[in-house]
Amino acid sequence: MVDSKAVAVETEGTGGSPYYDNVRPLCYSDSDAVLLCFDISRQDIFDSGLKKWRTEILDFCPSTRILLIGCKTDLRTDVCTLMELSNQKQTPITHEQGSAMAKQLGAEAYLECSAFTSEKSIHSVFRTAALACINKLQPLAKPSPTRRLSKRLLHLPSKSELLSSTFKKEKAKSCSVMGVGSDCHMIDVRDPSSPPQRNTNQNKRTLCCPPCPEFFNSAYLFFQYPAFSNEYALETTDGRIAPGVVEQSTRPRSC
Ligand SMILES: Nc1nc2c(ncn2[C@@H]2O[C@H](COP(=O)(O)OP(=O)(O)OP(=O)(O)O)[C@@H](O)[C@H]2O)c(=O)[nH]1
Repeated sequence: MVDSKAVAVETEGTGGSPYYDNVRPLCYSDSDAVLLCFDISRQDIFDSGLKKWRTEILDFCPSTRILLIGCKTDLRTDVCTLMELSNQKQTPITHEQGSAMAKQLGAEAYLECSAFTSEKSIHSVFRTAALACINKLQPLAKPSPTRRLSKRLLHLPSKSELLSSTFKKEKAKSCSVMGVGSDCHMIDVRDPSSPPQRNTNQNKRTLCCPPCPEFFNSAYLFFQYPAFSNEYALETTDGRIAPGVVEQSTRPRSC
């Protein structure tokens, strides 16, 4: 049920490979909406692939609605993904970049989801697509700074979640904490129950040596006292910084 209406949603998944170029257009006919999905860790697809798909969609079903979907948002906090991206001097696509791209492509909505960590986010994609099909979708609006902030705060993990997070379990692996900036409070992931310390040193500082030097020198969480910030960063062994946002917990999987 969407907006008190029963909406039957029939989906067709298309293959992206050029091998299917002749077959894929068969899926476009009679479609009410196209979900243009990309992996938020793939800058290359984001930069060039999406425009290619838009061109194809416009060729075969010019009046259909397009919804842009940023997939695999769990990878924003996946240490290995961040390391790989950092090695290519990249970071995951942000929500703001996705929204801007949606406007550029003329999409009716920009949504993000993770099949791994949020079933609700997948439901939300299909619900929004259904709303678009019955013309009940609000046009894309640029979020005001206040809305952006409250959206961010909604995703903040609670202190107890953080304290019981895999960071604690993996503390032998991600052992160092650094803080940057005087407003930043930091918490030592080696002892998450310790009170946040105000960072008096404007420069980053490393508190201990890493036991996992092939991946990173340090992992640090920022806390804006009294609220928790959900930003964190990792420093690679050659000094590059991979920033990210904690949405769930962060586990240095390959260590
Ligand atoms: N981290 C993460 N991986 C995901 C997620 N969703 C899918 N994957 C992985 O991404 C890969 C592709 O997933 P599929 O469901 O096959 O995606 P698809 O669009 O059908 O891909 P094609 O078969 O290439 O058309 C698989 O290895 C999945 O396990 C997600 O939300 N997060």
